[in-house]
Amino acid sequence: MALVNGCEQQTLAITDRATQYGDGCFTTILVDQQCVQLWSLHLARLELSLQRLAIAAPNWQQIYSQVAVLALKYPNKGGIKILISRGSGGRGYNPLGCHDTQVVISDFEWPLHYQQWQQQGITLGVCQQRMGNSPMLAGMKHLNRLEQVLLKQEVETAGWVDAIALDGDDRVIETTVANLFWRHGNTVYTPALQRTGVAGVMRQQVLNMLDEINYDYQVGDFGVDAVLAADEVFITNSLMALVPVNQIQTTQYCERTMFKTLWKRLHSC
Ligand SMILES: C=C(O[C@@H]1C=C(C(=O)O)C=C[C@H]1N)C(=O)O
Ligand SMILES: Cc1ncc(COP(=O)(O)O)c(C=O)c1O
Repeated sequence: MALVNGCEQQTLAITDRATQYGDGCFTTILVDQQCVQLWSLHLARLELSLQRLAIAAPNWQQIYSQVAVLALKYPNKGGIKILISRGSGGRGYNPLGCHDTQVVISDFEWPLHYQQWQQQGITLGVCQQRMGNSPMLAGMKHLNRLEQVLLKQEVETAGWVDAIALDGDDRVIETTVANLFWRHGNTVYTPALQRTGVAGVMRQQVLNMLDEINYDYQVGDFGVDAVLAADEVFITNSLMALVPVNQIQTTQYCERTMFKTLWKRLHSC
């Protein structure tokens, strides 16, 4: 089911700038037992993205009400996607004069394979393709997802379930659908995302939890060797929450102490 500006419909105008230019952003929300998870973090990223893109904000109270009603469909786990477009207007790339914000809210079944990933862990590949750096867009979950589409093709061709993506300077960034964390000794690491990548809601929740337990972490620039030298690795996104990584190339990871600590904390609050 999809709501466009609160009305049930399945179409957008062909002139919509989301279709024309990817002119907008989105977020993907986990629903658990009819409850919207991490709403404040999703809202904060949407607000920041619309501010950076200079897209007029919608009525957030109305948006949340629509999301909360859709969430009632899921007594167990489900997903809700909010896509916000600048709408139709402007002249070519120039958005000047376009004040037609469109909000598309849709729901979907939770990917059941994530439960197996959470319990058994996964193996990650390492993509050959390299992500471009775009500081103007870095961190946003904007609608320009062609890099992820091409990376996903590489993952499928290689027969991986997911893979690490690097930028043109061989900095580790994230996977095709998730952020990346690893622990080496008593420090947790995650890539800085000021050049490219999605600043995930679950990534922020993990950083918040590490602050709460006063655990040392570093957000910075790292090569794949740093990940291969880790004691444990896990990936995060709003739908899968946390998934442990068992192996990357020939390197195997047996420890899950930080994963277990964060998993317990995430599911206790
Ligand atoms: C691609 C979407 O969302 C991304 C994909 C996932 C997923 O496959 O688990 C979760 C959140 C986003 N990283 C989408 O169309 O919602
Ligand atoms: C490329 C990419 N990186 C990271 C994430 C994690 O973001 P979140 O934690 O908001 O789901 C996603 C999911 O939206 C993604 O598509």
